[in-house]
Amino acid sequence: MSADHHDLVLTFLSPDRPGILAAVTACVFKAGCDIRDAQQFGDDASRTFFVRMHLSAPVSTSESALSEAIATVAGQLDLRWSLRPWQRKLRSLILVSKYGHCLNDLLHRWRTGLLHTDIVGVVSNHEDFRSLTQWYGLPFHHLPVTPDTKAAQEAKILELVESTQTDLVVLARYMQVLSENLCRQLDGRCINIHHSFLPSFKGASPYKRAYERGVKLVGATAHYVTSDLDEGPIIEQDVVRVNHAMNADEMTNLGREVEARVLARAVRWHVEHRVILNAGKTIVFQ
Ligand SMILES: Nc1nc2c(c(=O)[nH]1)N[C@@H](CN(C=O)c1ccc(C(=O)N[C@@H](CCC(=O)O)C(=O)O)cc1)CN2
Repeated sequence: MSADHHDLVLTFLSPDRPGILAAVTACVFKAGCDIRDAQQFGDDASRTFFVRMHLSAPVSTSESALSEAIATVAGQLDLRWSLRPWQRKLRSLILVSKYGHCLNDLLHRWRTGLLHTDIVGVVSNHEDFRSLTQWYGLPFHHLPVTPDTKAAQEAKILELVESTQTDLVVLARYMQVLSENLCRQLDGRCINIHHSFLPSFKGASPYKRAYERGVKLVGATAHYVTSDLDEGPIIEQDVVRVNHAMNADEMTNLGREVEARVLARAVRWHVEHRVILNAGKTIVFQ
């Protein structure tokens, strides 16, 4: 971004037919914009066309003026679109329980400028990561929970999401199943890291069960959270080789490295507006 230009990300989807990209590029060109990066995908199954464009606009072309121009074309082409100024970072709230490897990784990437987001705080049902969070100069919210206090605790989480204007909730090994109501409130803006290569080993203790099964690969899956446990749209996955000589703890230690990098990639892609939901799955313009 230069002093006389500002960057924006345009994403849109539409019924798939020829001429959409030509019309939109002509529109942004007429508005004085330069296309820094563009990616597109036509989904035959849903006959839908998906696009992400990184635009550089002169300061003389305001966000609202560009929005107006795109809205005209969008009306003609039946586009569902969104235009986001790059420097308006999404605000992220991280939830964690007892395992801190994903939280630690996210905080380090954020502090070193590798994550294009503003972290507004950390929430936990345990006290373990108060000092780490405060070391990074971030608010720590201890919200303990039991089956009897779940609704009240979730109400406090929602209050925090609203009061901090959180755009994205990250479950960085937060080991509580979110209620249907909370999932609905956070639909499409809550990412979880599951410590297995889904759909294998859903639910609890995936590494112990992987060890007992004698697998040769273990992995992790980052997905959007839905009320169906471990069933949300997958954003990113990765694996690591294991072998007969490893016990469940060794597999767990290897798996945690995979969890941290998979969650960090998924969060980065989400906050850079690279992920579009499509029929229970995702399109990721990496
Ligand atoms: N609605 C959803 N909530 C959560 C999901 C999800 O996919 N949908 N993912 C989990 C994370 N997770 C697996 O990735 C997971 C976490 C916890 C449990 C579980 O059974 N928890 C017990 C309590 C355990 C405890 O207190 O230590 C429970 O909630 O009763 C299963 C899977 C995050 N939430």
